[in-house]
Amino acid sequence: MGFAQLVIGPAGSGKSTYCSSLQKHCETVGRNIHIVNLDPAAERFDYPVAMDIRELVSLEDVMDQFGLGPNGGLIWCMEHLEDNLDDWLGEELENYMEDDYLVFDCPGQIELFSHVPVLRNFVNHLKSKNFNVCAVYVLDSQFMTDVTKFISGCMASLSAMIQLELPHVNILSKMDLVTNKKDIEDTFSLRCMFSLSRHVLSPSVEYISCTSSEAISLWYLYPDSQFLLSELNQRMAPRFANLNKALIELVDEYSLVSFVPLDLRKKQSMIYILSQIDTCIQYGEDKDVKVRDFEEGSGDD
Ligand SMILES: Nc1nc2c(ncn2[C@@H]2O[C@H](COP(=O)(O)OP(=O)(O)OP(=O)(O)O)[C@@H](O)[C@H]2O)c(=O)[nH]1
Ligand SMILES: [Mg+2]
Repeated sequence: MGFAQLVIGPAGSGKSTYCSSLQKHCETVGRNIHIVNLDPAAERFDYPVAMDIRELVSLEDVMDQFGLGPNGGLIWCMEHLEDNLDDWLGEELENYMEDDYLVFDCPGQIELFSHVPVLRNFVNHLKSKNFNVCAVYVLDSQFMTDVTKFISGCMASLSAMIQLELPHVNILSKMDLVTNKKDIEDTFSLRCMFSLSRHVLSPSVEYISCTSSEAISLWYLYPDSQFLLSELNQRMAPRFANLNKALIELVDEYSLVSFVPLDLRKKQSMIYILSQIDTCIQYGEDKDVKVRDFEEGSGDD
């Protein structure tokens, strides 16, 4: 069995940066992963590219050849990938053995994980090749600075969840940009979490820079849905009250408000995220516990 992460999320949310940081982290800890570029428009990479969709099709060629714009061209490229799942992808996957771990860096066009079925068929193909796949949805921390943006980010994540039917981990990227006290006060969802966690840790700036696993796991708490609802009602005209209630219930029902923060300055942050994803795809569960052999009488015991 192989393992795979499908890294998706809005344009510019930090997907490729996450992939390259993950690759560097795994290299440091001696873990073998391979990053695959699925973006036909990508031009430069900060990671070694194991497989590259541009060997099959490139956005530039498609735009020239068919006179398409960038978004139409991208959809054409991805549909071309879909038509070549058995040929191109199948052949490329033959280079990887059981237990290999692939990370797919996807383009940021939201339609790919909302209504166009390409990624869903791609995932089904991976599953048929015996891969355990997890969707990793990357959302920019700027989405947390405003309740209406946050709800729209949640809805996009939810539509990916429903479309792909995969285990799903939400990552809140660029946490290094949420650093000063004003940002923290402006970030309504952090206030939510503080209100939940104040009996455990004081709501201070130190909390943000704390690297202990206890502090990081607190981020994973579910904010109070009533708090979200009251924030949303304050921002919207009274006639939207019922809609707001329905949206918050939906978000609550799908436990969507659980985001794992990614702060690239902190090693612990990547370790925690990877452990969450590994659990989702059952990576390492069948590994044997290594027992060191001691020579009898060597005095090592
Ligand atoms: N400060 C900060 N900037 C980041 C971080 N992650 C990404 N960026 C910046 O955000 C921009 C977009 O990052 P990418 O990793 O290219 O985002 P992407 O989601 O792959 O973008 P598309 O593939 O175009 O959808 C770049 O300028 C990155 O340097 C982060 O953790 N902190
Ligand atoms: Mg990218």
